[in-house]
Amino acid sequence: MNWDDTTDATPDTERLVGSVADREDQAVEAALRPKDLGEFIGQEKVREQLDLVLRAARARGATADHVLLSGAPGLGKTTLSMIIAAEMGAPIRITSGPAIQHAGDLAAILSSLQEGEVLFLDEIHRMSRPAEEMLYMAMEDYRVDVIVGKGPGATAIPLELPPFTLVGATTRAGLLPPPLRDRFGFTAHMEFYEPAELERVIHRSANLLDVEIDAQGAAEIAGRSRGTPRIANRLLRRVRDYAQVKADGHITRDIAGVALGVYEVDGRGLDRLDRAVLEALIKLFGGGPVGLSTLAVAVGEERETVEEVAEPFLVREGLLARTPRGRVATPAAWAHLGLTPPQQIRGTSGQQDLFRT
Ligand SMILES: Nc1ncnc2c1ncn2[C@@H]1O[C@H](COP(=O)(O)OP(=O)(O)OP(=O)(O)O)[C@@H](O)[C@H]1O
Repeated sequence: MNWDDTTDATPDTERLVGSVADREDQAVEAALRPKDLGEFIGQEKVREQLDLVLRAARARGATADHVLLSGAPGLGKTTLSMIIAAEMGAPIRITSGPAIQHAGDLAAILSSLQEGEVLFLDEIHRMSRPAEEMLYMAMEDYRVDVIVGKGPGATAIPLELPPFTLVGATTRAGLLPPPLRDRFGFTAHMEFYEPAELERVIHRSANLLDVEIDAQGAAEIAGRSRGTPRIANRLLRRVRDYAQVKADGHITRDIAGVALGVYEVDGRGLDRLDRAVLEALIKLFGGGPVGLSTLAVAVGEERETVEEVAEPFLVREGLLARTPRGRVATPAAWAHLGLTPPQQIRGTSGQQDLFRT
């Protein structure tokens, strides 16, 4: 397997509850990845459909159709691509959109693939335009035109490729141009995981890491993992450290709760930044509406950090609403901070007025 490492350090990678892989995640994740579809937890529909696609291809002795996986970071797209290769008995090559800036970069990868190989292209929406156009032909006809020379003297040399399976992954399927989207035979959207599924992920990982954990301990970590297996595994490792240093190594509900309190991850998975945003919104601006820039200044962060790092989870959790007049804390946000919202936010008519979009 080849791995082009293109992971950028973003504000998200510095957070314990960030969903993008940090260096430590990259080092340990290989050991924790499920190896086949049977081991892969949750995503029932995706698993069932993919199982059919792969079985049918195997029965025909053919290369599997191209697969597009969409969903937030850390939900298992890389893991599934490796499972696809394993189920097809094929090798896998891993790269990403930002690593392919020139069509020539892509031609070099495609021309070195073996027959039936799986090419995993992470962040496929971030590929350059010329590379994307080369990919259309490669996906459809297993052929690329390599341009030799420059200007009027340039010539296109056709190059046959062996049949391969492209597995594209994206956090934003809507950003893919339709001609690219249409060339995938199977598209799957990965959802956030239910707490019960994350508990299974945690028990499985604890087993592999040789960590003792009881059912309540796993439930406590699952409830703070923001629907994301990567975060569940990371929180498990931090709780394990605490249990080893401060107790007998066994993880219970109390140990998990206290350990994650030390790391400022609260019962619902919010961290210091998330709570700072809600607190500023409520305590300084009476719950809003307030403009994003003002809110960012109030918490001492960049506008982009508040918008891209903190807000998506707060919106998903129903704690913050984006309205045309600005950001608004919902009644659930007041309750989460142990505060009582004023009457006009609690009352249905006032609430409807605030949240009208
Ligand atoms: N369904 C699952 N069952 C068990 N573990 C899982 C599952 N999905 C993901 N994981 C675990 O979560 C970690 C992150 O998964 P993975 O790297 O596949 O996510 P990803 O969606 O590819 O993220 P990114 O978009 O950042 O590349 C892996 O170590 C894997 O062990």
